Amino acid sequence: MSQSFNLYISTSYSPKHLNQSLSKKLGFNWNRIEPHKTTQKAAFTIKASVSDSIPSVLTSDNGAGGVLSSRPQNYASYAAPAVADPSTIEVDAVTEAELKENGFRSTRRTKLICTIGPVTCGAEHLETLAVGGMNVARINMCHGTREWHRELIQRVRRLNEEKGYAVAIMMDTEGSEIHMGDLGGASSAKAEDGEVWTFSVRAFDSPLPKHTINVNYEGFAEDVEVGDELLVDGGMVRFQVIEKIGPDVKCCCTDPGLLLPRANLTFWRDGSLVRERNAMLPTISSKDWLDIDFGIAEGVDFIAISFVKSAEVIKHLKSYIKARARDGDISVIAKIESIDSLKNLEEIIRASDGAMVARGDLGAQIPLEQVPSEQQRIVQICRQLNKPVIVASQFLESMIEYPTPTRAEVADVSEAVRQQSDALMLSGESAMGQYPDKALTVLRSVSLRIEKWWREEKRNEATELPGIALSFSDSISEEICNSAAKLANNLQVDAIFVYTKTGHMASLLSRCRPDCPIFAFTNTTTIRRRLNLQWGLIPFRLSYSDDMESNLNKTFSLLKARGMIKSGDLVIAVSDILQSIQVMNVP
Ligand SMILES: Nc1ncnc2c1ncn2[C@@H]1O[C@H](COP(=O)(O)OP(=O)(O)O)[C@@H](O)[C@H]1O
Ligand SMILES: C=C(OP(=O)(O)O)C(=O)O
Ligand SMILES: [K+]
Ligand SMILES: [Mg+2]
Repeated sequence: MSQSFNLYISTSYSPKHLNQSLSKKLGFNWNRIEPHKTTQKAAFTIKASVSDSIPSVLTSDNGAGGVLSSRPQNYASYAAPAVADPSTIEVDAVTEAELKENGFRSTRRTKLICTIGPVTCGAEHLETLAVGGMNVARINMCHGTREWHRELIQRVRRLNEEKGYAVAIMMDTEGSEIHMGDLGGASSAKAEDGEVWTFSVRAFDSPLPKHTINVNYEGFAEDVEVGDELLVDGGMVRFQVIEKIGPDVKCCCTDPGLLLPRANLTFWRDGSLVRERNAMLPTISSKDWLDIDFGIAEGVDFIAISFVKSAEVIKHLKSYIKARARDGDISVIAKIESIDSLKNLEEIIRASDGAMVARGDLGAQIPLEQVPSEQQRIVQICRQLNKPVIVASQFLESMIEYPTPTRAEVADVSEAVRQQSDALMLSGESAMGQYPDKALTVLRSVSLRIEKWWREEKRNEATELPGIALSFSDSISEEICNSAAKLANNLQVDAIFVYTKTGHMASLLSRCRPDCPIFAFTNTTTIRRRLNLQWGLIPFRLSYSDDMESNLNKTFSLLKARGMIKSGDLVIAVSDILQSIQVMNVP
């Protein structure tokens, strides 16, 4: 076994300063600590650098001004290096400004994903979202053309290259869901109570005949029966099937509402979801495979798979990607949004690189009141298995139309933050809503506030994390990260630094959800972007060597030169080079 566990600590520090109970809490024997020749004098003074400058969610002008941000306006002045210069460190302007202004402890830990659509696809708007805290841009392959998607990916890439951001791109497949057609170009249609509408698999010329909806699934008319309930978008609008005429199904509207293009359709019989031949549709359709090829060619960072039923499809896709993706692989995110995915939850999550609680469709397949407990269960399993988890859909639905969220929406966001999910996602709010930037600011403000509150209340401690390592070497990494996180909390250090080539050590630290932020230094821009989905990680790109001492010195001087750390800050450094933990003050 060539790996060694080096726990470095300063010579000038005397373990006697720590009392027995603390040693016990830290979980290791201080007598075994080897003095390390170069680390600086460790000062175990307890520092409080928590900033108070959390922006508030609501303005005092009765919401007219919408959302307030305490963000400085001149981010553009913080230029970030564009190319991979070995003598520099890459970090985006927003993180840099945030660290300078508010200190380490107040950085946001919860990551934010914005679905990009017609209102946010312009280059300037993408930058506004990046400044507002977008960590990942999502494109939903249900909507838009190939050209639109390609252009969008290029814009995000340009933004990253020119401004130093690490905005990752997530491609979300359409899947074999049953959905309506395009409404003949109309942006929406109103269905009123008692109206009779025709749902048909026939192809129509635009504009569509009055009260007619196209359905994308050929077996539709055969699968439904008279008396079935038809739910649009999980129940936003409801119809009852009254007659079948060949390919046409006549339905009477029982719950009026707005029909949106390509809205999802489910049908129910005697209170249960009808699963006829549609249950046999493949998870990844032939169109999805073409989209996946496109995503691989364009080098997206994440592919989210809709309506996953089993672990097999994820394994199959991962091997497909491995054989084709150029540099490194693409992370596969399993969307949990069907009854089958709940049945096979643990093995699906094990096979995936992350999961999404896709509450939109999930709420159409299980009773709505069951969604919160399933959300909690999925978040918990992901944390235990060390897979990033995204909570998605309808967080700020009312902000599609209004500039302020409802109190209930703020409470929902708070709950997902409190559960310490890795990321929160906006859908319609940022794709086609009237207040995309304000919606993002609400997510940001609520995340900061709830994270700070929860830290101050010391509520984060309880979670037991089972061992997940599959090899002895993995066990070493895992134990090092668990210990480093515990040390960081007990000593109230300012930050954990992790030097990680693959990102694995960074994710293990993130899994511990420590009280301080984790600065993750990695050599490649692709890993840096991928880490941007995970809770508490601030990813930097840095060329580093196998010599930890010189890595640390280089990092300190680069970060100090940019005013991002200062002498005396207490940090814990962890690396997958030496399998080591070092506790030290910034010189
Ligand atoms: N690329 C796009 N082009 C046009 N409209 C889009 C695009 N992406 C999203 N939208 C709009 O934003 C809405 C919300 O996005 P999302 O939740 O991802 O889709 P869906 O409602 O199909 O699940 C969509 O219903 C659609 O109206
Ligand atoms: C995120 C979801 O998937 P989509 O928006 O693709 O329907 C969902 O159903 O909640
Ligand atoms: K989708
Ligand atoms: Mg869905």
